[in-house]
Amino acid sequence: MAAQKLVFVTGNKNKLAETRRILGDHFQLESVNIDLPELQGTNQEIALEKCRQASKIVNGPVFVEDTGLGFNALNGLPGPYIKWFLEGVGLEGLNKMLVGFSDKGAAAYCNIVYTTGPDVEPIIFEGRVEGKIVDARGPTSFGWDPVFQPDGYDQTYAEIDSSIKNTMSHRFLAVCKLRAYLAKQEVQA
Ligand SMILES: O=c1nc[nH]c2c1ncn2[C@H]1C[C@H](O)[C@@H](COP(=O)(O)OP(=O)(O)OP(=O)(O)O)O1
Ligand SMILES: [Mg+2]
Repeated sequence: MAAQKLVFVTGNKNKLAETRRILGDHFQLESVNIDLPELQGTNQEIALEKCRQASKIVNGPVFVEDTGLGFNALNGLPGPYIKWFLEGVGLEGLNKMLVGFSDKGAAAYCNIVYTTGPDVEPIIFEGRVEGKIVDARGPTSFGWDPVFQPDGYDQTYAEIDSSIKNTMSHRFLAVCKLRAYLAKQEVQA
């Protein structure tokens, strides 16, 4: 079967690399490098709006994703705003935000939103991994990976080999749902 073409709008090269690896050979992933403006709102609203904007630009089938990291002690914040917190206070600052809380629990999530066109209601696929916030360990090549230790592992995302991260991460879980959905659509087409 020929590779199915898919367009992913993202300004983040690490996301693109992971998503390519998780999706595998059956998909030919094209990327459009735009850092879409992001509204404030719930995790889902932000991701859905990103997709609506992307589909207007691409004018065809497209997906986007919005990734967040929420602290249990802060009722899920920073969540979708983690990018700005990370840029503002750094990895150490993220840890300091939890000083005074015994609960260091956190959840990493990825909301992938797919649509076939600008006038079609987008569909959302969520992947979520529970874990905790720890002092930074491992390479600092991708976002908050060094401070997130998923439950069931004694390594941070940054320390875990990428071949393992890509088979258990929040992104992996979301991409699997997208892939299953697209496979079903292909059979029906
Ligand atoms: O697996 C991950 N492990 C560690 N850090 C991660 C991961 N995935 C995203 N990140 C970072 C990037 C950004 O600081 C924030 C998400 O913000 P988010 O808006 O979704 O990403 P982005 O603006 O970099 O790219 P995009 O153009 O797709 O919106 O968390
Ligand atoms: Mg973004």
